[in-house]
Amino acid sequence: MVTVTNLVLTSVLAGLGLGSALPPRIGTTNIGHGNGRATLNQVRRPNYRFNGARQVYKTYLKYGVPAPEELIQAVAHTDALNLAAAKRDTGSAAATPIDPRFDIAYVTPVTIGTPPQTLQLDLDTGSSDLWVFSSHTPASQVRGQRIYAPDKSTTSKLLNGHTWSITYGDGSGSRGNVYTDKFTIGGVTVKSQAIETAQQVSSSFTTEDAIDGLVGLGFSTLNTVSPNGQLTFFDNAKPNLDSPVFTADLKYMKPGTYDFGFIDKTKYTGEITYVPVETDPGYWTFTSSGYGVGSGTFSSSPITGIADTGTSLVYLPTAIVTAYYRQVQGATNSRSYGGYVFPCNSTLPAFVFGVGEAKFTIPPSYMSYAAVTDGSPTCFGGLQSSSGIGVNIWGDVALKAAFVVFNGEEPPTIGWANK
Ligand SMILES: CSc1ccc(CNCCO)cc1
Repeated sequence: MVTVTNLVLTSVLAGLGLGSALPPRIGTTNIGHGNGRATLNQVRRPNYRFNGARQVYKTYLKYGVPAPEELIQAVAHTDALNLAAAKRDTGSAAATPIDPRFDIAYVTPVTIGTPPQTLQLDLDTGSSDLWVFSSHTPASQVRGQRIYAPDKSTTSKLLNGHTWSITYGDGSGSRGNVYTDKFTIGGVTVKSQAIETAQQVSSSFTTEDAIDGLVGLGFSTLNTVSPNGQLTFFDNAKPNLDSPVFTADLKYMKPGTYDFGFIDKTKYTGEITYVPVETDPGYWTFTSSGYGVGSGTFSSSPITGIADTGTSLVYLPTAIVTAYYRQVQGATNSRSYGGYVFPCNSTLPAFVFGVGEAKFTIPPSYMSYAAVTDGSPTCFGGLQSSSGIGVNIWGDVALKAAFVVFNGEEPPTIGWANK
């Protein structure tokens, strides 16, 4: 057995970045008893990542056996993987329906600033502005919402001369000025996120007291901040995420989750079907492979639309919508109620849509969205026509029937799985 002096060994190991062979440093955890005796307590190294190849390498060195080249390569390869993996974030946050009777929207707790201010925001893949009710919002327009007060945060910075203004598909809107501050969702933090503070909100936001603002998760090209557009939370967080993804697991009349940086295999069954995303102009636009009404034949016709967590219903071409409501006793397209309605006690078929070879079924319970007014015997459909909108929208009624992966790799894709 060949012995190698400590000095040579140390220099060889150090040269290979394999750490020192010297005993642990005398630190606060070790005790000198003053009588020539000392106690060395072992300490756990934070973020230590095991490197099996290195253990083998050390054994070769210990017995003075030259290590083969491929072993040295394996040590370096594993170190590189460990280094790359060391800096990754993941997070998970609840998505809770704002109304227990029907899923008009889902809110997620976020914290902003120092000390942290908690708001409940609507994560919206159909837009790309992160805006909040704030100390700048006129009191007459605030009705129970929680607000972000930048002046109460030691880490807020005004983004001088920048403003924003947004109008949504449903006619609601808001506008204001911009700060940057620390922003966290589900344990994933962006140190300097553009926070758009509302100086004006439309009446529908004022009356929606459970929503304190939105987190746009569309592509940053849609951001309305001027003169310089700002990045979304996802674009800012992405470089530090374990994987450049976020997932939506929305549920029917109960809380679901948004996950960032990882794909939770316990949240879906079977395989995830990924399809391409068209990022122009900035929505998660994908093409569905077709649809079916109830147990009827599946029509393999491409349907291009956007995956929009911030829209409650599904909006598809009129031909598909009429094919569906033809199967519903007493259904009409009501001008007064602004869409397809039917007697709440009607028997509804399921609605099936395809993504690639996969099929997703929206159950009848999701397709009866809500009574047109409290206690009315007339119900509003979860499927409506997109003819007046100009884009097909796969909103929450469809999203909550699946586990959806918003994959921010280049090029982006979207994945759908049953659950
Ligand atoms: C008034 S509650 C409300 C919630 C979300 C939004 C944004 N999404 C709509 C279409 O993307 C608008 C209004």
